[in-house]
Amino acid sequence: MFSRVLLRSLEKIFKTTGCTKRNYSPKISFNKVTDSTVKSLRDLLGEKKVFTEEAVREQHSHDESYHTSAMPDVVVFPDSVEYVSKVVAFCNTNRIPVVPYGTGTGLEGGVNAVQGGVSINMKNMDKVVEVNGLDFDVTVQPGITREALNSYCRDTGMWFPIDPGADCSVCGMCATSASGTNAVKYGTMRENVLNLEVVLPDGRIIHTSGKGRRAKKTSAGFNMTNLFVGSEGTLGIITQATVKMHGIPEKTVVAYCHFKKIEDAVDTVIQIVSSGIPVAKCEFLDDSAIKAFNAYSDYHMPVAHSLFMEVHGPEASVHHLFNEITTLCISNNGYGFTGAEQAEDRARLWKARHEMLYAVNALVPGSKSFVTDVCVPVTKLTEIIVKTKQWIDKANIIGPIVGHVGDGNFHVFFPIKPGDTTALNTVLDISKQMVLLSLALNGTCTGEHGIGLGKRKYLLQEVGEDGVSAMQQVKQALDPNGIMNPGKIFY
Ligand SMILES: Cc1cc2c(cc1C)N(C[C@H](O)[C@H](O)[C@H](O)COP(=O)(O)OP(=O)(O)OC[C@H]1O[C@@H](n3cnc4c(N)ncnc43)[C@H](O)[C@@H]1O)c1[nH]c(=O)[nH]c(=O)c1N2
Ligand SMILES: CC(C)C(=O)C(=O)O
Ligand SMILES: [Mn+2]
Repeated sequence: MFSRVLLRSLEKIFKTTGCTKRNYSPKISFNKVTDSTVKSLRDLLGEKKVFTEEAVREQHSHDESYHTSAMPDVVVFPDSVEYVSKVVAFCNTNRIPVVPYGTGTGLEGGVNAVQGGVSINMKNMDKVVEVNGLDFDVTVQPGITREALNSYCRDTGMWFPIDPGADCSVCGMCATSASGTNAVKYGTMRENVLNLEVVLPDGRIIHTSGKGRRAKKTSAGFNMTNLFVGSEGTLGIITQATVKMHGIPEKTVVAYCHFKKIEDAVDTVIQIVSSGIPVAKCEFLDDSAIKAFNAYSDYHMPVAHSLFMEVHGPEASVHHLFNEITTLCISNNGYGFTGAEQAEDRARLWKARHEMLYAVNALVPGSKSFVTDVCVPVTKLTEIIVKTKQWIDKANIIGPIVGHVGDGNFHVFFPIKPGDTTALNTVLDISKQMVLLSLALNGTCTGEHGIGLGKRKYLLQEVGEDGVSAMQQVKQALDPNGIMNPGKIFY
């Protein structure tokens, strides 16, 4: 009831101020990419690193989201920071849009070239530059993927725990401030990046914490590193990242448990988190998600709301934590509590969890999922998840709920067939209700996927007019010609 009143008053304020429609970006006109532009890029980079073929441009026109594709005019594959700098400076002088491209696994249309221009694919810069085992940090080039980094470091006793389901590039993850299942214990990209090398829109190359610096803490001036984490390619191109690594835990145990009532499952999470039990993963899948999970990954779990959890640490403490979690689940009417210690069992479970997007798409052949991504203070989770489930049921639409609930973050996957505008409108409406309720509960419109194209309308509501205009002033100062990933974050 309380939230409904808040929702109404929020909507009224937005309506009367016209906030959602307000356009903060000055209209910028760009120059067209011509044959002579392509020739200049080839002169800068060499023949073999510049592509205008339709198949290559199409591949760079979209990510994994439902957003309409938009092709760049040309795609380049630089292999050094100097080349990135030359291309960006050239585009700046010639007023041509630049769209950074990692692996294209984003979920808010971040790589879609809505104004055309030059897509810069970072995959040829994929080396590990430096490993500091005793300090637990590594420095990498932008195109290396998180799985490649972990393979490289396997023998060092260290791992990089941030794990979006996709095997995306580490600097794409910096750009979207990604997280995943381990953030509840290890934090998101924001807490794990120590330094970034960035090519600014005018071609200057900076190191956000100073060249070569990798101190675990600093009070030296503005936090420029975190300005670029989550900047979605709108302020510059990240060409190198120094990130924190973590010790591979001595012992890891996974557990899952089922619940008849959604409230019981989510209340258990709130109790686990509020009582300070240091879970490493704490994931929720509702009954509908479990149905998709079973079918896609050949599991036979009861079709019920479920929690998947994992604890890390020394042997004795892991068993103690496991017992504490068991007790809380059972006291909230959980059943079928199962634990697994074997690496293969754990890997199989988390692989299946990471593939939920494809499991849900498989429920409706030919569909692509529209994915929501709100995050609230953990104590507000039951209220928003219960409400979301009611909205989905009322709309009589397929919408499995899955979440990194230990952080208060969850998604609904809505599989939609191309051209089904009725379904899309229903889903847009539910997504809007979820965002408004999340904001009313002091949460955010995106916990980990970013603003991109899909959440622009909510940014203003989240941070306010002065908040957005301060962000725009930063953008204007660093990118006065607006060449960097135009149309993203801001209208
Ligand atoms: C199956 C599955 C599962 C998940 C996810 C995706 C998929 C397909 N994701 C989302 C996704 O993996 C995440 O957004 C990645 O961080 C994007 O990395 P890419 O390298 O693919 O960037 P991609 O190429 O998609 O680009 C994303 C944005 O970053 C910019 N960018 C890329 N590289 C850049 C660079 N070097 N410098 C500056 N800007 C750059 C782009 O311009 C764009 O705006 C996710 N996410 C998450 O947080 N948690 C999760 O649980 C999941 N789960
Ligand atoms: C694929 C998406 C929605 C994701 O972030 C997840 O599975 O956690
Ligand atoms: Mn996620």
